[in-house]
Amino acid sequence: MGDISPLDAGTEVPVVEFKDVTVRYPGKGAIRPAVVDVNLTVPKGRFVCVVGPSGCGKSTLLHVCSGLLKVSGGEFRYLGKEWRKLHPGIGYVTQRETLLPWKTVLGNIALPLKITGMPRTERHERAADMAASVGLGDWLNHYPRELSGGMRQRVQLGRTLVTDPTLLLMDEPFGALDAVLRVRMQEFLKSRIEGTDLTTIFVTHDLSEALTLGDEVVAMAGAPGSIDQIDKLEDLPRGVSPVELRQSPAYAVHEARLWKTIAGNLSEDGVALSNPEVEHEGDHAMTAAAHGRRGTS
Ligand SMILES: Nc1ncnc2c1ncn2[C@@H]1O[C@H](COP(=O)(O)OP(=O)(O)OP(=O)(O)O)[C@@H](O)[C@H]1O
Repeated sequence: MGDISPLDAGTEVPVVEFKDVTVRYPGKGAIRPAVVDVNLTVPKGRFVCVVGPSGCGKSTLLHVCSGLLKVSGGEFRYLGKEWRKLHPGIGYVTQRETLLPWKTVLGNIALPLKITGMPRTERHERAADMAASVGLGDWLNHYPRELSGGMRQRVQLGRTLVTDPTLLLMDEPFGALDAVLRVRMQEFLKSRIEGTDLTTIFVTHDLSEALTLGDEVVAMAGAPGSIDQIDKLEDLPRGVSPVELRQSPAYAVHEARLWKTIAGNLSEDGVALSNPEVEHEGDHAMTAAAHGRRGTS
């Protein structure tokens, strides 16, 4: 299983480590595990995109990273430790809009600082700086209803980044945006994160988004899900426009390989193919198929 570890993590403690992880949701309804046999190491500063069909467990991995959900088999470490509570230093952005409509841009971005008890003047200064850095410096006193979808998503991003997270978890954050806005937000996110040591795990259904943003793409498959393939993107040109990136030969190779993996693991309904080989009984459930088909690029 060591062969699927995507990275040379060096001597620094990885931010995230999954080792032979199985996750089973609590409750009687959850008959089979959501994910099995997950191995993944994410070092500091890495941008990892996770793709895969609906139901294969992408969001489940993010819940584990945040500490919301505990593993039922194997081992999960955040910053080198197993934690009993929610993990500190997590920023979580989802597709769902969670801005408070009665608060301004400034008030929304300052909210997490208010919760930590930061004095008003200091939190407003920090929130105003953050608003400027997400391109909303002239919109401090506006309310969410007065903003476009992309601007509202930037407020959400600002509200997350203002806490200076160690690990940024993003679950289809741009899924509700139109195609043009989506590309703009990808460029924006990249420019905001590049050069920092923020570690990011970004779930998306969109392969081009994954290839544009990620240092590597993790493809999940099956239900219960497991990691099917990890594509490192070191050979992609960086610092070029998305259009140039998509015209590069290396991009086409990665896209074709990932597409083949994902399409080969879809049911006719477009969801993850169920994996009959999983042993439902134990928490160390493994899939023979998963072992056979896994690999790194
Ligand atoms: N709260 C829950 N209780 C029980 N089972 C759950 C719960 N949340 C998710 N599951 C199950 O876990 C499996 C993985 O779900 P998850 O949401 O992680 O998949 P996903 O790949 O993120 O899907 P999508 O792309 O549709 O968001 C699915 O079979 C789902 O039904």
